Amino acid sequence: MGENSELLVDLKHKLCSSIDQSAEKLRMLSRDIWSCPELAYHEHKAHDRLVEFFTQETGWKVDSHFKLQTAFRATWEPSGNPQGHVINVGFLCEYDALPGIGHACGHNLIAEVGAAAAVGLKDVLEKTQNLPIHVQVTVLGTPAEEDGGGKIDLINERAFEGMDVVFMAHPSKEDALYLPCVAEHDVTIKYHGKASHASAYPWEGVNALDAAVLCYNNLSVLRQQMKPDWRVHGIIKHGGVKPNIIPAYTELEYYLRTPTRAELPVLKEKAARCFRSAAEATGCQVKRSQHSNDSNFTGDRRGV
Ligand SMILES: NCCCC[C@H](NC(=O)CCN)C(=O)O
Repeated sequence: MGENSELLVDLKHKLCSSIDQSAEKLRMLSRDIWSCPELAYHEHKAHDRLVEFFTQETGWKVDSHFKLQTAFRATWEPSGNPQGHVINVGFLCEYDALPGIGHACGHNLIAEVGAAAAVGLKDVLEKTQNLPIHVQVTVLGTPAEEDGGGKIDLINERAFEGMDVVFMAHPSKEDALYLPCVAEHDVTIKYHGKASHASAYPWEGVNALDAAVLCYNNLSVLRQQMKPDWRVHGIIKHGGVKPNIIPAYTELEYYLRTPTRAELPVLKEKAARCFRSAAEATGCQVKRSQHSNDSNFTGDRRGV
């Protein structure tokens, strides 16, 4: 083993034992976030709790509400006046939850792991003399993973600028180097028809629920012609008001997914035909809107 490899192994051991010493306060951090689930872009309590956590740790400069209302940044810089390039190592904390089922995806744990890695690394860097490199540690609290796209917003706001490498970890039921996630296009499809009494004057109505059902079925049929690693999954968000009123309005929300963003336009076009033909068949008007930027979830397959 080379000199640097031995040093790395030694630093890793020290880092792990430093994290172990903080285990209880990290557990409390995670538990507090878990017990108060908040939706994307509304993670105010989680934001405040994480800001409090880093403020109570020594040596961190904390920027609350960093670029986004529920984002934050905590930075630690090596003391002295290091010469040459200082490597800026980033860790991400996520902390939004899912509607209805809370922290089912475990983002409280992502926050805990990001905080743990950051305080552990800072601790060993601080205690180790004569390291061959200089390292700065940055923690970014990145809201809105479950909906919208907080990291995309932060990239657009240049929040990642200056960071050389960024790590995050996601809990899973299996040990894996990356999540089986794929790129994504969010789309809302709205059908506008015409209400009418469903038994007295059904012929006067234009049935937006029929359009939604046809849309759903068109997409289901499309699946047979999709590549095996493409995904189309959705829900009917509004299906009408009452059985005796021909639904004048329905709304579906779909995620269209391919392994990377490069293939998304092909799938989007195929799906668009499904949306339009349902409108054509029923005489409804169709409108679609995207509610976040297309995102890539490619992960780093090397697990670096
Ligand atoms: N724009 C909606 C984002 C959905 C992101 C979601 N992410 C995960 O499930 C990973 C674990 N949190 C998804 O990929 O469906």
